Amino acid sequence: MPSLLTLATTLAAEHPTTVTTITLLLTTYFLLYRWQLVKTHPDEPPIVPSAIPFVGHVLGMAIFGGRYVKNLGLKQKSHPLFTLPLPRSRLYIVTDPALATSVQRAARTLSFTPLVPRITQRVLGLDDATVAIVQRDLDPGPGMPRGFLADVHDLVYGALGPGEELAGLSLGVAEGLARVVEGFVKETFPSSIPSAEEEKGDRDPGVVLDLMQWIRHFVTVATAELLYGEENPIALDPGLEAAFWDFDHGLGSLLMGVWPTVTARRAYRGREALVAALERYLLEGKYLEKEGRKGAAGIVQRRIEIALRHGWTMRAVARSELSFLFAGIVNTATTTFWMVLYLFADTTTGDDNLLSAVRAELNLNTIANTTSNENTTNSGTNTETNTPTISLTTLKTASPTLNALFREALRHNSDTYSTRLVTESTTLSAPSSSSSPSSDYIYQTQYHLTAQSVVQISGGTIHNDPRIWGDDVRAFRPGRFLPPSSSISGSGNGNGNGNGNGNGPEKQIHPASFRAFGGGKTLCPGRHFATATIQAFVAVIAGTFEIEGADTNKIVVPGKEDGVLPVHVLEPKRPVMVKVRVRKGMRRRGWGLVA
Ligand code: HEM
Repeated sequence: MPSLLTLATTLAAEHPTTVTTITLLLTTYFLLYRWQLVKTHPDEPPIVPSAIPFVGHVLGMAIFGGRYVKNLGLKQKSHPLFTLPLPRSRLYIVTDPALATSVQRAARTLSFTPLVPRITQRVLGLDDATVAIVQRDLDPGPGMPRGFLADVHDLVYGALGPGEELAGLSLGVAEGLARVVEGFVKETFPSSIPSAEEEKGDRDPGVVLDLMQWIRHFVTVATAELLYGEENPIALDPGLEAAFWDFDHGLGSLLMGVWPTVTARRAYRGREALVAALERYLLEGKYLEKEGRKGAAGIVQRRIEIALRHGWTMRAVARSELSFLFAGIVNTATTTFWMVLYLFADTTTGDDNLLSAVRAELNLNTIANTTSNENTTNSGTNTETNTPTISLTTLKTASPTLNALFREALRHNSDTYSTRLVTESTTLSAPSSSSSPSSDYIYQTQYHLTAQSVVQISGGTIHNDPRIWGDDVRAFRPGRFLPPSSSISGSGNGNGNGNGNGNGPEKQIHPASFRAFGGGKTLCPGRHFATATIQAFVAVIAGTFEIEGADTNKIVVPGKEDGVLPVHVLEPKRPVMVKVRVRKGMRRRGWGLVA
């Protein structure tokens, strides 16, 4: 058998060009591979190389979406912060909640705002003149001139923070949702009581529908009306609802910004249709209160005023308001979908059953068992009108199961990133070992983050790390957010923050481990509003309907689609078809909502 050397010599003699080319390619590859491992600073976080130097990680993200970095993070067990070398840049990935807090605290030099102008230009289609306005005075210090973003940030965080305005908005949207549900029942089941044929064996025949589409429709209509008034563009042209979801589904492609008219055609068209309608709405002054018309919510009116004061055109304001409508609807709809799905898919029996627990905690059983002609002193019923009522305060305080379901639905289905630009090179110190979730981590004394790189806190990795949540991290277990005394299986450690499986050692979860609302300066301002809205809506659905699988009675929960850019709560991999029936006694009883 010829030796390798003999083979190489023969090949070189017979095919000199081929051999020279292969040698050059291999040498270039080797040099590039080594080059990607060169740190920009001795304290830069450990580098995770790619088999295809510099572009491999970009390709991975483009092909596998959010799942790529999530899984990379889960594999780097000893590195709580690591570097991905990119063409002419670095991406730092944080997978440790303690270091995530350090990133959030370094807000002066690790900031999201410098990224906003370009992101919004791509996603919303802002023109250059408006982007120039957005770029002014982005991150002002005290006493410095404030730009558009700083003014809007103050407004939104103020209006949606705890207080009277938030209470009014939450009640308003909950009432709106209850109204659309009532409208659906009246329209779908015209008779006030099921006919004898319909009620074979005490069972309403029900209607088959796609659970996600159904819930989305309610949230879209009610939120658009609350925020933009009765004459909002979607109310005037219901066809725009489909355009809205087309825009949502192509957001990742719009963000990539590569020929959006071709690569994100439907999203682009949907966006432009909505922008045109919003522009008309603004130019016709439909957002203003006038002659019996309520107009848009105060927060929206003030957003518009700020944009106009900073010199925005109405066309550009329409684009900005599309982003607010999007923030108000998309995550709320998808989270409600998951909660309703898990509630009705739970097949456990007895006290362990999620639906039974929620109905018991909110008194929803008693309400459905009384007929509309009966008067009742049930605490959830207005005795004068005999309308069952749901109190937003009670939802917050008296239904631990609903709260746990909400948090677990978000932990399980949110792979969100918190992204920051390194505006000046920044050094982060290693956190104390007591605040670290795992002794596997090997911390550097300090981490140097190079200017003009990007840092991302990987929520998907943190939400799926068994060292934080326990070995059952992949399972859907609301019990991890309940005290151990609860009857729901898998109840946690008593601090209600969700560490685990009820049988492990008691351990506090780091507060930054729950990433669904982001954190630090960009922590979602809508979180209180969303919590109230979603919980009220789920209570209305649990009180009004029985839901089962369309084909078999059992609902099968599909996996989540994590191969996309996780710009919002993940959607299911396939549609869930269900059969919806109205609960006995609930055909003609709407819901009263109280604060
Ligand atoms: C379950 C529902 C919701 C979830 C999971 C959610 C999640 C998030 C996340 C992850 C961010 C980015 C945080 C970061 O980068 O660190 C965000 C930002 C934001 N959210 Fe929400 N959100 C929800 C509902 C809402 C609602 C109902 C509104 C408004 C009515 C809203 C308004 C906003 C706004 C305006 C921002 C941008 C904040 C800024 O950086 O200036 N969100 N949200």
